[in-house]
Parts: sequence; structure tokens; C-alpha cells
Amino acid sequence: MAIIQIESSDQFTHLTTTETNKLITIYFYATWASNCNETSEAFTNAANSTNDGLFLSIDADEQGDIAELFEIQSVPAFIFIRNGNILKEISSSDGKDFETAFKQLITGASPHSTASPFAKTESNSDIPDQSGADVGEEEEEETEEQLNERLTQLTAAAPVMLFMKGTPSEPKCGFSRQMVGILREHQVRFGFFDILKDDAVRQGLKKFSDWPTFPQLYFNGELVGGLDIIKESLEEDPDFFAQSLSS
Ligand SMILES: N[C@@H](CCC(=O)N[C@@H](CS)C(=O)NCC(=O)O)C(=O)O
Ligand code: FES
Repeated sequence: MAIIQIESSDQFTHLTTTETNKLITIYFYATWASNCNETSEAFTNAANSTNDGLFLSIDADEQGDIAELFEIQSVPAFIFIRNGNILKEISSSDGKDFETAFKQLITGASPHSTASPFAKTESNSDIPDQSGADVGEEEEEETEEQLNERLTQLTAAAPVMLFMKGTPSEPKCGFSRQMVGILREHQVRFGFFDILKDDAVRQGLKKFSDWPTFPQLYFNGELVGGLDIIKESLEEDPDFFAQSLSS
């Protein structure tokens, strides 16, 4: 099956409401996220492997409304839908996690339905870890070295990375909310990480960057500061973002 690139909410709604009896596999990715490489390949392979189903590819940044509808908090993420029900959600950058789920669902019968369209069912509503980098149950405890390696990757996952409490659409603290507001106001595109979803990152980052609080804003993997620092920098230079990010 060909993969359909979703360019608008209308197109998405049309496809998902007219092809309800098919297994619909939705893939959310971001162009800046290098941890989407493996899943993009797995998604393409899955689409090529069958003449059944519908494969929708969605840039989570460009189609923010759709990403929000599915409460996508990190990329890559997969959502499987049939008959208007979310069968499963996967938030893992390991292509094999997707492959396993896809194989089960493409052959399996559709499960009993629930009433509302896209309703989450109890059993599969868990999008566990936000990082995408190592989602799922940790079998072995992460060593400090592994954590630091992960933090190095995460802080540089996008040119501008915000580590915050909650998500941009649902900040869980006023400080993080203000930071999101400032970034939006200055039209800064940014990646984010919800530190409330991962205590190792929350505590580890304080040590890693020697900065005790959140939000934390990074430019190209370097800590710039928290809310006060960003506010002060903007007071000193209203073009602070443009200046810092162009160099
Ligand atoms: N003045 C700080 C405000 C941020 C702040 O005080 N954050 C606290 C409360 S949300 C925090 O992150 N505490 C550590 C923690 O919750 O792990 C700034 O400029 O960013
Ligand atoms: S969570 Fe209480 S001030 Fe941020």
C-alpha cells in the first residue's frame, strides 16, 4: 500500500472516516528528530508488505491539530485505528516494537468496539516514556554513563530544546507555561521533553547541566537557562532568539 502524507486536518478526517473498516496505521514523526529514522523505515516496510489497510504519515509539527487530537507527546509515535477505535499506541524509536504490533494487528480480528470515535481503551492508553529513545520497560537499571549519553542526545535532539513540566499544549506548571508562551510569541520552533514523564531525566539533568530547576532551554545542546535568564536576555536584546540561533 502506498503511504499517504497528510497535509491537512480535512484530508485526515476524510480518510479516517471513509475507510473505517480497514486497519489504519498513523505515523507521527518530526523532521528534526533523528530517532525517527528507524521507525520511518519500519513504517515504509510495513506499507510495502501488504495490499490491505491505510498508512498515514504525519509531520507532528506541521499537523499540530492532529497531533494534539491524539495527545502525541513525543515522536516517533504510532497509532492503530480500526472502526474508529484506537487499538494500540506505540511511542518507541525501536522499529521492531512497531513491527511486532503491526503484524499482530494486520492479521488479528478487530476487537469489540467502544462508543466514541478514537476513544482510548483502558488497556492500550499508555504512552509510557516520552523520550522515544528508549521507551518501554527498562530491564536493567540505567548507569550514570548511559543516562548522561541519553541526556547528551536529548538536549541536542532539536536546535532548540525545552525541558519542561507537561507539554506545550498542557503545561503542568506556570514557569513552563510562561516559557512556552515566550517561545511561541517569538515564533521559535522547538522540540520539548516532559520531565514529569521521566524522573531519571528530571534529576539527571539538574546534575548534567548544574541547573536545579525547570524549565531548561537548550540551543544546539547547550543550556541557555531557565525562565528568568530568558526573560532577562530578551530585556537586554529583543532579538535575542534571532541573534543566538542564527550564529
Ligand atoms: N526561577 C526559575 C523558576 C523555575 C523553578 O523554580 N522551577 C522549580 C519549580 S517548577 C523546579 O523546577 N524545581 C525542581 C523540580 O521540580 O524538580 C527559572 O527562572 O526558571
Ligand atoms: S510545579 Fe510548582 S512551581 Fe512548578
